[in-house]
Amino acid sequence: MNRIHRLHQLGQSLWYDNIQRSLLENGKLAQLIEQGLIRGVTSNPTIFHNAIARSNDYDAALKPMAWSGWNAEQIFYQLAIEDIQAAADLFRPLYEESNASDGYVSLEVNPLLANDTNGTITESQRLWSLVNRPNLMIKIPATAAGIPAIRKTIAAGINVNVTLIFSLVRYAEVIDAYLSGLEDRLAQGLPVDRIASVASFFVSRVDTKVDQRLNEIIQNEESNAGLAQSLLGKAAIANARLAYALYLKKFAEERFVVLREKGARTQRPLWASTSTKNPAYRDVIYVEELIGPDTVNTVPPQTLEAFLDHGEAQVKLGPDVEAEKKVIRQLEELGISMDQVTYELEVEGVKAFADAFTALQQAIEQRRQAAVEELGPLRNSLPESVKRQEQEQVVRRIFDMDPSLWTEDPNGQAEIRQRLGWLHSPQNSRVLHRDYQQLAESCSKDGLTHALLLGMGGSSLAPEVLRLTFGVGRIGDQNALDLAILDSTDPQQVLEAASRAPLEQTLFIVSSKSGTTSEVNAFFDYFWQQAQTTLGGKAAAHFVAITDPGTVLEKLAREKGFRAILAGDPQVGGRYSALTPFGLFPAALLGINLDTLLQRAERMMAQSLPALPAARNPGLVLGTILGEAVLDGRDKLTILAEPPFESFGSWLEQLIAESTGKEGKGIIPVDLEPPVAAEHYGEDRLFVYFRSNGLWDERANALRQAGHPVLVFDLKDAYDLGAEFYRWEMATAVASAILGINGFDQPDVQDNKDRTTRKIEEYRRTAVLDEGQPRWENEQGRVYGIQLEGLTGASTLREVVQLFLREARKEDYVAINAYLPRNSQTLEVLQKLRHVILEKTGCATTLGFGPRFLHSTGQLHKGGPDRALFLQITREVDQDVEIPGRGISFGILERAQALGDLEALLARQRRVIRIHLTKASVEDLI
Ligand SMILES: O=C(CO)[C@@H](O)[C@H](O)[C@H](O)[C@H](O)COP(=O)(O)O
Ligand SMILES: O=C[C@H](O)COP(=O)(O)O
Repeated sequence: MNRIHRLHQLGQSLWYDNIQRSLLENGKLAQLIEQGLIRGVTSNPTIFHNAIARSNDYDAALKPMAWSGWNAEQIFYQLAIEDIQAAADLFRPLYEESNASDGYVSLEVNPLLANDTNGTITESQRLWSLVNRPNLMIKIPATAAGIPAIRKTIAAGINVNVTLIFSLVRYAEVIDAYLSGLEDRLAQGLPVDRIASVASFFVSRVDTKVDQRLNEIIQNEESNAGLAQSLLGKAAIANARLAYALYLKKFAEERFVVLREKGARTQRPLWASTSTKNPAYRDVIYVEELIGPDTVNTVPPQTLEAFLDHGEAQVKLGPDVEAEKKVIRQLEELGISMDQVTYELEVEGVKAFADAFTALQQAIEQRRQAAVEELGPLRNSLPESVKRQEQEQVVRRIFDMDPSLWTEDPNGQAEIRQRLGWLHSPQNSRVLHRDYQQLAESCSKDGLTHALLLGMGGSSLAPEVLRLTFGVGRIGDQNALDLAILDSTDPQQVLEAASRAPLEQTLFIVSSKSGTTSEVNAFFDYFWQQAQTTLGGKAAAHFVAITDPGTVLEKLAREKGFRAILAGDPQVGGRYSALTPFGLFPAALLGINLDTLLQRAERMMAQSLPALPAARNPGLVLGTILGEAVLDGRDKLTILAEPPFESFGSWLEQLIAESTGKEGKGIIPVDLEPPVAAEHYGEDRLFVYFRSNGLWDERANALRQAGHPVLVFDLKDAYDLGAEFYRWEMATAVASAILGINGFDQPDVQDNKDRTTRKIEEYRRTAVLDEGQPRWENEQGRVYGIQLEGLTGASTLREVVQLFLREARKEDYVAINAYLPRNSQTLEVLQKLRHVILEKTGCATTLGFGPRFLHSTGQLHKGGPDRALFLQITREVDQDVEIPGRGISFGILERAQALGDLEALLARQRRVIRIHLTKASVEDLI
């Protein structure tokens, strides 16, 4: 039994005089409750000031509310109430178990109402119903105006913690107000048995003030110095013990006996202000000296720790208070009037809380204004739009799976009903994530050191982001598996992936939701053959499939005897599947703690539920901004992501482009664009900045000053990706609804695939790929696609590119679709090309590597707005690789995909050219 348990045995409950969001989120508060160290929580304006204004714990939650036009006070109450509710929920079991004697959390009324009886009554009722927890206590100050408010509030059936009590006279009034409130209830035939109240008697501040006077006497009045010296540090405890005696007396009187028979509880004294202020005194003095039955002591963290370490628990309170009366008498003899002291303390106490409240409002106001600045030109329209989402109950309808939010088409509606499972993925995945972790551990134990994921789009992008953000961690005492991703049919890239995957030590993850994706099938054929050749009968133990139940891939994996088959959630579409096995198993292989990742996602989910106001929902407000920005002409969502989050944009790109890019509408994600000076950007931009260390703060400021909206999302560590996945999925669903788009299908992707299939069939028949007639050619390369004015006069590929760029119109974007190996060399030169294009045309630029982008931005290219120039680049392959059993090579597959892509764009009258590099390199285009 520890010291605090002993204290409790003597009848005193220790409450925690502290609240802070991080304590709620990191499990510290839950732990303190579980260990039986604290039995309640008190908060006050100073505590909230410290919690909110002196930390960044609340900033992320504050932003959407600020963007939605809420003022500082609204924001404060939302944040405070959330904390109070969360704490109350943690204490709920204790509250029930202790038959409602402990487990309370206190929230104080606005201290600026301390002298306003009616204002306090109304505010108490407002807070009580907003928090809506039976184990809440509303704190009301024991001012003259507070006393009648306490009576009324008790009479209304609300638990009250009466705060700021210093004097015995006031304390008697407090007891009377409590008893009167209970009597009022009885008179109305209402029950009194579940009403709880405590009277917070402030302790240490009495010593601070009295000791100051005593010290003046010691200094200036020689004759009284001895007595004054003997009284130092005595007043506060004496005053509190006298209060306890009063409590014993009052609650033994007939008046209370009547109430007790009806089930009423006593109003326990609660010792507040009990941390030691004078370092010369024992640091647990205001706990040790005030122990007795039916009391509470609320202590700040340092006092809790001190008592746990060396506090002595003995009863020190009782009816015999002669010594205490003597202390007060002696103080009076020295001219120190306790009436005066306690009066001053009450006035100062009220002021200190009011000041803290005002300072807190100011701190929130500053952060609110800074957040609003981020919206730039969108700031005025946003509050109305968020209100509209609230009125139209968008979040409720999303959770109710109401497809009419997105489309009237019955087929579309039927599909949407099968595609909203991601809303619950953070919780649903909790059931299975230990299996993924165990499987990862078994792979590691069996000596597998590498993993190669074979997948496209929704099945590969989240794993890639996780790999690049987290790096390779640990599984137990081993290095986790070094995961690589193959999502390209470019033969060079296939070979590079193969060279980085030593077969004896590699786990292959065949990842396809549908189980029919042609690239993935080709990768499997290739690596299965390689594994068979080298590993023979042991090959299957090196393969895991992730696929939805019942797919051909599942069947194949079963037939071949794969090491494991992980089932996807058929209610979740590919691009929304990051928090299902498609993202989570690769994460486990990397040694990522799935519990923590899912916890962050769950926290975001909890903020996204319909019960919360729209303005508090991070995904809803973000989605509203994205949607409204498009309607305002800012459809180029430009992603700035600081290390280590640079790769996050590639996942976002797919989610946003494939969800919104259809029916001639869409948001155009612009990822990893080379930076240029702020004035080069058009008014079609909305920037989002994923901030980790503030490396690009200056850049963000310059953009903001140039009039662009720049939303900032602070990420504290890689695990925040869990939350971001969820936030952006919700935002995308909301933005799609605002744009009137079905965000869950990809109607234009199939066309590309069909055209590719036809090309391959023809190739199999004729051994030739039909590339059509070039519109221009020389020994450097050939040009296909739309007719360009003046093309015949061009003498170099560079000139062809220049001619093509002349087609650019204001607010177009230029998409470079490169069917090239994705490695640092090509990336560098293509980024250079982007830079030149951006400076020359002022248009946003995007870069996609084929065929990877076909599973990402490909839908937007075909289905989105006709505001793009597509520059497709293909090349002659140096070293091709056969796909076993398919009668084609990866090189042919890649080229067929490019041709299918080109045809699909041309069929939609898009402005596209294909530059096929024969002798030339990408450098020659710049
Ligand atoms: O809730 C209560 C009392 O119910 C407490 O939070 C109370 O306000 C605090 O103990 C005091 O404000 C702390 O005062 P001090 O230690 O700063 O003098
Ligand atoms: O985004 C999804 C990709 O198109 C791949 O689909 P899949 O998981 O069915 O292979």
